[in-house]
Amino acid sequence: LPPGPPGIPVAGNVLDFPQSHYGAKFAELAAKYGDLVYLELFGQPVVVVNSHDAAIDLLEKRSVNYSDRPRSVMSELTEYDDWVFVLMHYNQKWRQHRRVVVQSFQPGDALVSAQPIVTASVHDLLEGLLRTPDKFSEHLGFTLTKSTIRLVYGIQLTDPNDRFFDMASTIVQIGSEMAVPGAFLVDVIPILRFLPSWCPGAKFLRTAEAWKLQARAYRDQLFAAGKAAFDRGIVDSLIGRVFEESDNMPPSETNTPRKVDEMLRGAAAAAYGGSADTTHAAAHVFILAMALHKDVQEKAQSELDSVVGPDRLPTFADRESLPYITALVKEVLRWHVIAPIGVAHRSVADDVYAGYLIPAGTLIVPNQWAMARDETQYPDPDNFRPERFLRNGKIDPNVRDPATFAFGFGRRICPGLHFVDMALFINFASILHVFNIGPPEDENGVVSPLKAEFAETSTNSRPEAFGCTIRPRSLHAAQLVHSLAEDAR
Ligand code: HEM
Repeated sequence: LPPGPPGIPVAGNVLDFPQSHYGAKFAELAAKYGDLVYLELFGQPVVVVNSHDAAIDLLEKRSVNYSDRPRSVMSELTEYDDWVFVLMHYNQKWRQHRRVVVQSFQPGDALVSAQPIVTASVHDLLEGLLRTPDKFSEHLGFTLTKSTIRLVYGIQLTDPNDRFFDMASTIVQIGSEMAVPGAFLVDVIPILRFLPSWCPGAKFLRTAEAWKLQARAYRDQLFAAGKAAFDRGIVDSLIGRVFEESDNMPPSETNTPRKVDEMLRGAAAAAYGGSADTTHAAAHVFILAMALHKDVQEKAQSELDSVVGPDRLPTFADRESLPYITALVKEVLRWHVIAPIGVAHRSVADDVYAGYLIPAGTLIVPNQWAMARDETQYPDPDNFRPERFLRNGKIDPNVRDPATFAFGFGRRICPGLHFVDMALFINFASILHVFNIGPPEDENGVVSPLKAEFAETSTNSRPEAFGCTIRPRSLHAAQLVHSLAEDAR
């Protein structure tokens, strides 16, 4: 077995398993034991993979063996394992769900047709930031959700109080609470699931039932609204594409309207849920980094000024000419990885790697936090420096792209990664073209110090709530946003 701390009888390495800041704490174990660290939790083998090379070797090159997900009794009780394909086992059902999401989020026609939708919501964001800059977090959340719900369901969100707005976050929140290691004893001692629900100690059964009903209701309401949008003629959505495709296919056992509905209900909710908190967190990382690094902001703005000029906003057509903004997107994803320990994979058969046995059924935890801090790739890794990705004014292909680890690995890699790249690009470019972002100020204009602090769970990490100033760069820039908003009305 790979080396690791010795552990205690029965419970194994429960005391070595971090309760927070998983990436950093696993990196400390890696400094002592090496790239692969072996832990056991009540007999469950876990291998933490701390280097990019080992993650690629196992999760990509040997993906046939490493693409399953761990079993979780809580996700069975809430039925998440049945419709949230992030948690599904590696099987035919997972393949079907994943295929429809990939189809709508891969580079090509689907994402090209998404460009005007994403651009329009960014213009609304700019107007929101002009009106109430202190509500930047709400504006960012609304803008990103508005794009995804339109792309997935064809639903047009107009109001942050819309009941659909928070549904994705709630579905994700339930998933994250279930995923906290050790939060539910039933995941360690599965037989507890057979306790009667009134029994003391069986609160988890009542919690699971409530979560199941709530998540299922949201999933179904979103799907019904998406179907209604399709019936009104919105076909360029994820569900619209699948309905059209299945209408054009000969009837078969897997293509009955009931089966298509059943699959789409889950796949669409998984895509909407997968994008909600992650993209919002990445946008916060960007605002925080800009408030802390005026020099980076000025370099980005000088690129925007020379390529885009003062009389229009950036578009996707500018992308090739904006390498610094592209580097900025990469640095945001690297400087603070949103999923520090990714999502665990599970091996299906015994394997030998680098001379070590990795037993069948091992949980493989990729330490993406450590990969982002690999000093051979990213010298001075705590520093926010987009220049690290540039050489002679172009993106340097020799520097590892953070997209090769920040979105996971192999057959399970995040299907939203290309969408994230395009959405972050246009958001960052547009915000910096119009606004200056700075540290917070009190009512007398005195600058308060701003620190980069992050809240981390086992599934994601984001900046702690922070304040900042967001002001238009010029009257002309503000007028540009107002006139676009007028045109849109
Ligand atoms: C900054 C934004 C995002 C980050 C950092 C992120 C990160 C991740 C990671 C680390 C995984 C696990 C991959 C693995 O198991 O190795 C994942 C899976 C997934 N992501 Fe994302 N994601 C983001 C945005 C999105 C978006 C926009 C979508 C919408 C399509 C999405 C949908 C999913 C789904 C459905 C899965 C499950 C894939 C599977 O199990 O086959 N994510 N994501």
